[in-house]
Amino acid sequence: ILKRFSMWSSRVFSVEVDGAPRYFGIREQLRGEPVPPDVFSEVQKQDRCYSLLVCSGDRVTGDRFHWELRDRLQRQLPPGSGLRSMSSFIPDQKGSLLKGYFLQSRAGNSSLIEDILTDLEQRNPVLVCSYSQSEDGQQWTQCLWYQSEDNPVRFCVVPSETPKHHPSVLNMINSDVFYSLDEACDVLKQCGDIIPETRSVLGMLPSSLDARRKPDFPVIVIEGLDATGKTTLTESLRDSLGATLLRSPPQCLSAWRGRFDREPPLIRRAFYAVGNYITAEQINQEASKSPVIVDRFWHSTAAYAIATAVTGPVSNLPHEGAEVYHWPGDLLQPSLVILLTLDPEERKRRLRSRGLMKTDEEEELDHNKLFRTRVEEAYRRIVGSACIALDASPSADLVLQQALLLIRAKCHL
Ligand SMILES: Nc1nc2c(ncn2[C@@H]2O[C@H](COP(=O)(O)OP(=O)(O)OP(=O)(O)O)[C@@H](O)[C@H]2O)c(=O)[nH]1
Ligand SMILES: Nc1ncnc2c1ncn2[C@@H]1O[C@H](COP(=O)(O)OP(=O)(O)O)[C@@H](O)[C@H]1O
Repeated sequence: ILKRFSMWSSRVFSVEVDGAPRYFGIREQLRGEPVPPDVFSEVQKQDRCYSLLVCSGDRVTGDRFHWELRDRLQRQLPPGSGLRSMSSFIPDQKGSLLKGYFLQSRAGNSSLIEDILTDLEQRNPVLVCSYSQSEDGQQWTQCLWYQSEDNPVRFCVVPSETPKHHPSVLNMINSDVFYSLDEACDVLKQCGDIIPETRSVLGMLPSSLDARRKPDFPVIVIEGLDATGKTTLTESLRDSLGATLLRSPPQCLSAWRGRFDREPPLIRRAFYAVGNYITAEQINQEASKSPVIVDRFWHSTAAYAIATAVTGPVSNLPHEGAEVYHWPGDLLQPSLVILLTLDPEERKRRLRSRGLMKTDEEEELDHNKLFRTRVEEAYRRIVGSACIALDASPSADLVLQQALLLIRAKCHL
């Protein structure tokens, strides 16, 4: 294990507390006064802490195992145990990200937890560590477990300064956000045995895709959070402009969408990415005959993926201009993207007036302000097609008039 992680002591560890990452590091020897990192500050005297990191060589099986492991631990851990998302990484080293969980035993449950972890470690590609504190509670040590050794390796736990980038940024390109059809298809092809539906999804792809073909008629994408009024506006624009109305994911994938919404981000985002490419081909065909209006496209895919992968405040997002915000080179670029913006309270009112929330992400948007502001800011940072924000709070008819003015000005319709 340690050979595979030769730079183990240069790793930073991140534990999610109240929706934001808290960091700590490890050292082979303690230099200076012991200062317990704040992630351990609430740990009681008799509690023990553990970390479980997935280190599978294959990212599809690793991501699915990590995804299923949360429910499994929630079922198996004794009541009252603490379970938090965790990651470990070497700052600024792409591909160094390991995802896992941070566990906290309560009231002497540690032997039960240690049995669960030992069993997990013997059957799965996981790295288990236990954390114990000194008598005075001032110093924590990390002890690396692995079943073959009975003298585990120990490290001193030390505070870590906040890294320049959120750990998820190291792993985002072609894992949370896909920048080519081939990359997205590769992920879905690897799932063929475990998710048979991927073959049907891939079967929907056209034989040839030409991202560089310039559509004859304007292509206008309407973006925005749920209940900002996209459906209402896109249908009115279709009628006012005699346009064709398309959406992403396309209708032909509707039967499988729920199935992929239950998968880990790697597979789910590959599904939505393939959906964008199928929609792009439909746009190409329709835009030779009339203007095309699209309900959600690349902005939704990238914004939700980036805002989900990164936790905590907006400042944790990749900086403006970062590679993650760039439009894929092989994906059709619309003539204009209109981003509907709306006051959160009005959006909630409209959501209630329309009925059920759509996806778990929408639930998350509703009660997690941090997530909502990350989605909104990620939308704004995406470069490629001109994206113009439009206030969606006036009446549906006024919003329609405003949108028509924008389209006429930008697309000469
Ligand atoms: N369309 C789309 N939705 C995504 C994507 N990634 C995640 N989602 C989730 O799916 C939801 C969108 O589902 P839709 O059926 O388009 O919901 P909606 O916001 O009502 O969209 P409209 O009905 O077109 O107004 C988003 O709010 C996200 O929670 C993506 O790449 N494309
Ligand atoms: N400009 C508007 N003013 C007031 N209510 C609106 C407006 N646009 C849409 N609505 C209502 O808000 C709800 C959500 O609109 P919808 O078009 O479904 O949003 P989205 O497609 O973005 O989820 C619907 O009940 C719709 O009738």
